[in-house]
Amino acid sequence: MGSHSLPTATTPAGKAGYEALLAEPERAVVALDFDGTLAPIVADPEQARAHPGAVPALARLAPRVGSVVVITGRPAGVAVRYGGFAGVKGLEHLTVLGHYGAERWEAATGELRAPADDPGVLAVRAELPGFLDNLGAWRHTWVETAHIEHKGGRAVAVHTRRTDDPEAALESLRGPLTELATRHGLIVEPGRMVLELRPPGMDKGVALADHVRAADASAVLYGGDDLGDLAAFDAVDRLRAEGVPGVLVCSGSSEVTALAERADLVVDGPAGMVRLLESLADALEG
Ligand SMILES: O=P(O)(O)OC[C@H]1O[C@H](O[C@H]2O[C@H](CO)[C@@H](O)[C@H](O)[C@H]2O)[C@H](O)[C@@H](O)[C@@H]1O
Repeated sequence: MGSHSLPTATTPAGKAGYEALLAEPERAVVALDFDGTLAPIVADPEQARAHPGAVPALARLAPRVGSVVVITGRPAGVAVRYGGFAGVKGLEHLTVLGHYGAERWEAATGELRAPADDPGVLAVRAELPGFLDNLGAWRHTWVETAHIEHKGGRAVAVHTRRTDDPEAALESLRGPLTELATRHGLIVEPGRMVLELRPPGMDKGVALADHVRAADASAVLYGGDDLGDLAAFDAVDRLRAEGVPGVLVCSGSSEVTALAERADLVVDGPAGMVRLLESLADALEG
């Protein structure tokens, strides 16, 4: 196979995390976000697919660590499909936690566990098209090209990437969508040119910490690119304080800088993340 050298962690905590992972890989958790981390960002959310090197790298790495888990804002089944994660040799024990941890898919059984539809989300789904239409002042400008992504009965997302001015569109929608979400008992989850309306009570930090504790892990590596990944970064900080070393990896982009500021290392988007996963596999095979 390849012989990539492991990208260096720039912080003492990150170096300690790497050391712990390499010392006892069979008790390490490798946790990764999907969009922007394993899958390059594309204009149409339905066209997102895992980087071509992602599944091969994960399939080499997974048998050598305690567990690999994908934690995503996508419905778990969508991430499995777009990722190409099902039925892959080496990924027999992959876990995909969807909807920020509310859903769980296990490769070992193919079983998907999902909570019931949320009544607030169903109400917002029905109201949203008219709600956007009624934002009168913006009509005929970008609202008409804002894209609604229906994410089952657990979330709905409004994307602005394909509007003329994605950032201005996002900012203008933030207030009205927050009001709509609050009225239906939901929260707004901001992301890269997207505002998602979803139920409160679960985030990637809770999902990651639960997974790490259930696995009785001795080290954790988390890779993410977006604001929704900050909760997982917080969880790694808390785990470190409890004595579980961790590595925080940012899949870098010009759209979100908050993760790079806190990461132990920054890689160059999904291609860089694939190189990191390959180099970890190399190190553990060697
Ligand atoms: O937690 P993640 O796996 O990172 O999912 C977060 C959101 O990702 C998707 O949107 C992002 O990727 C799209 C495809 O590349 C892109 O067009 C969009 O601008 C990004 O925000 C997804 O569509 C959302 O449902 C996820 O919540």
